[in-house]
Amino acid sequence: MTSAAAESPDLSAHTPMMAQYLAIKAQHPQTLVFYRMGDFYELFYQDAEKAARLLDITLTRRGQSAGQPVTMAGVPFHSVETYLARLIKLGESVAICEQVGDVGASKGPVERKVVRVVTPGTLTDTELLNDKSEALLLAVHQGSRHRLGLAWLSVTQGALQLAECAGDELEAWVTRIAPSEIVYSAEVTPAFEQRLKALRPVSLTVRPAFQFDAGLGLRKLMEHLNAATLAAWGAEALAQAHAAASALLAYAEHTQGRQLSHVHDLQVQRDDELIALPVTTRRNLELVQTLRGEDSPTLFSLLDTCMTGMGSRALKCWLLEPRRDRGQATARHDAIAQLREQGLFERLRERLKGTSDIERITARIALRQVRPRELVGLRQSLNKAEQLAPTLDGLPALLAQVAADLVPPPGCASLLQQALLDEPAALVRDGGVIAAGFDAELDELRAIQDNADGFLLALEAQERARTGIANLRVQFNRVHGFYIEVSQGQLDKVPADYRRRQTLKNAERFITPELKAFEDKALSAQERALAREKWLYEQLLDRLQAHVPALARLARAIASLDALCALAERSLTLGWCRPRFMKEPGIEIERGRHPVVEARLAETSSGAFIANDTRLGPKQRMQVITGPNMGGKSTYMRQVALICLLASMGSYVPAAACRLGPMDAIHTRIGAADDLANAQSTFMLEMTEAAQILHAATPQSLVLMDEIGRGTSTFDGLALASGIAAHLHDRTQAFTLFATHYFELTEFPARHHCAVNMHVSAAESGGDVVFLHEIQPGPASRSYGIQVARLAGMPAAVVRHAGHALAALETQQQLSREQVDLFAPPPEAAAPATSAVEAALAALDPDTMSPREALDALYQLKRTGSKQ
Ligand SMILES: Nc1ncnc2c1ncn2[C@@H]1O[C@H](COP(=O)(O)OP(=O)(O)OP(=O)(O)O)[C@@H](O)[C@H]1O
Repeated sequence: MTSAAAESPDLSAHTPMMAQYLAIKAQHPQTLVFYRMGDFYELFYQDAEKAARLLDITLTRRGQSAGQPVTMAGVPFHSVETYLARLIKLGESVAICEQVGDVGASKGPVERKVVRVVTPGTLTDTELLNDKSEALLLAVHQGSRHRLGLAWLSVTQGALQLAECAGDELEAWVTRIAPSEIVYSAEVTPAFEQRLKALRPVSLTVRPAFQFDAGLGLRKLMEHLNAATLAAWGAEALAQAHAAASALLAYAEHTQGRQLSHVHDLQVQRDDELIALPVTTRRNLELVQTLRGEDSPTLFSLLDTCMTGMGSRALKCWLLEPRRDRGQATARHDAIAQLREQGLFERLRERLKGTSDIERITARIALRQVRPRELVGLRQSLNKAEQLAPTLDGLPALLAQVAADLVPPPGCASLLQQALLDEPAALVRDGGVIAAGFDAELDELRAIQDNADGFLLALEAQERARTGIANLRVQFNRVHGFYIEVSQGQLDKVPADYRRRQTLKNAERFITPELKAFEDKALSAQERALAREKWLYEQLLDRLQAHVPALARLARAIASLDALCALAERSLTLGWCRPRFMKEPGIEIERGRHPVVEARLAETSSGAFIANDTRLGPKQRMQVITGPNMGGKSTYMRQVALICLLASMGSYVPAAACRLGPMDAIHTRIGAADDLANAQSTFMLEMTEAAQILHAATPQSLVLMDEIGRGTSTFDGLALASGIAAHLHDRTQAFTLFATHYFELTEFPARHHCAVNMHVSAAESGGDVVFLHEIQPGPASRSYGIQVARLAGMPAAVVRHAGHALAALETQQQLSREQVDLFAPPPEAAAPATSAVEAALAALDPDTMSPREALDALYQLKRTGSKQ
């Protein structure tokens, strides 16, 4: 609070309006309060200063309250969405405070109330949301015995997720969930809070500790699921997660200003159910973002040809959360196979075109925030959905399930059809939303307005006939309302029931009881019609609530169908094949390609992508890959990982054939830029990531190691690389692709029977290197570094110099070559010698000693110790 407010906590010193504002602000201390005044939302004091800075809007000082000028800044209400979007992007939250009372209904300022709080994790406004990604809210509870409870949801989806994990897994879970906002208790330990703060750029919100209540959480969950136990969801014994859920729901309800009646779905996530894709893997494989932080070109941008936002969001979720159990992926492969038959997916996609975001509209119905035009979109989409289902008739498994859920809730479309105009106004407030024929009273009120002209003409004719005044006129103006005008010369004919309203120079204006009655009706008709429309709209929302669960189910079915159709389309357009899963461990790929590099080559007409085979199994778990820079090592390794991931999410894959065994994680260590923000050097980061992989990988993991050790001196790097390779081969036994520039490592397979040498081929032509991009057995013969440098435009003098230096180095190395056994196991660490005191101590048996003997022994020990 500013000095003005802080110095005068007594609100009575303030103007009534500022007192009202300060009382509201006190309830939202951490949130910017947008206080509605006419056509503006105003911010005051510190909020105004902050908003002026963040939004670059003008800060002014107006009037005085409690003896101090009031600092304020405002944004016009009609463009509030733009400002909200900017603030939310900056991680701010905004409490929207509207006028809820009638102007002039009471003395003092109009009654105002915070109707909702817009926060990064609880967005529901279509304008503020990216239609291809969810805004997720996560609550974290620091429980006992180093356990954490997690609960998260997307308010626009209404599906709650719970998990519990060990304290040190926080970062991994947060990365996977990728929330926009995290809620945590005011009573977490300072160290824990520091860890949360390090999870930038997620927005953090502190909530009172009492809201993290396991008992309350359990009750709330059971209420939402309408169940007496959570056993069916496998969620009954997750007390820490229940505590997180309690705070999550309380906060989400607080922001929406109402209960989340649409949250009916619960899922418990266990990290041993998913194939782990650590943050480094997501980044290195450019799954949803390029290394530069852009949305395209990525694997997701290549895959996502969905027709709806719902489909895109589902597809992204499939991509980032592949399951270890192959059942779901196999069902998707079956569905894609069926959709590819006779172009079924094309017909379906044609029908999906233009479908509204039923998922988000449904959430907005439940939260009573839905706008008339969204409901019209919903009605049209329900009609479309009805046409989708018959196309899927008779198909087994996953598609049959989708078809069963594609049924729109009975009566919903017709209710919307009857209730709403085809092209309603944007806001109910403006009227022009409810269709004719839906409500007799509204029709009558509208008829009064529409028929006013006819009525006036009829009245005019009637009065002319009655009075015999031929030029009598019935008219209306804003100031005087309705009147009958008679010119001066005709005044003697005016009947007795005419009452004078106004005298003009040449005429008199009158009103009659009949006209007065009409005037009252007509003037209030418009106001009453508006009020009636608002009321009818609320009634409509009430009636729609019953359809929310069925609509949510329908939305999920459309999302799945859309995502499956996109995968079918991609598989045909890009020439992908159906992968097969096998029980035995292994990765077998025939003519595999990197989908994104291949697409880029096609786009830029830079030649064809060279397909390569991969064969890893229990007897051949590691490939040591050498070859020139630019040869295609990184591309090859990434393509293997991408193919495994695509298969596991349920997609076809860019290969001629593919067979995959069980898989629990994809780990990658690929050169990245310095993480300056976290003050980690390139080498430190490299070693940290490598260490994490060595700890986490198992025989069912795929590990990509690209040029490990290059961040330090040659000897250090080589020594570390050989140690890491040996660990992965002997202990971890993960499927490993190990690309390196250290030629010494090509000797590794000779001593490690599950490793093989592979190299990317290149040929020399007239002193230049030509990359063939083919992966072939055996080690590379040379590295062509200097030729690559020449291709890169290095000055000729430098290239000459380097060539000369290289020749000298090679000669020297041959002369002094002394065989170093890089892979010999290190000698056992020498056992520390026992000291004389320790030896004497070991000889004592306290149980058999008298107190006197014990004291003597103690003195003896002291003497021995002091001699050492
Ligand atoms: N199989 C392929 N077919 C066609 N072009 C390829 C293939 N593999 C790689 N390329 C092309 O070669 C370029 C370099 O590939 P990549 O980055 O994988 O090389 P690298 O061996 O890892 O190089 P460095 O060791 O310098 O990191 C790619 O950007 C791509 O354009």
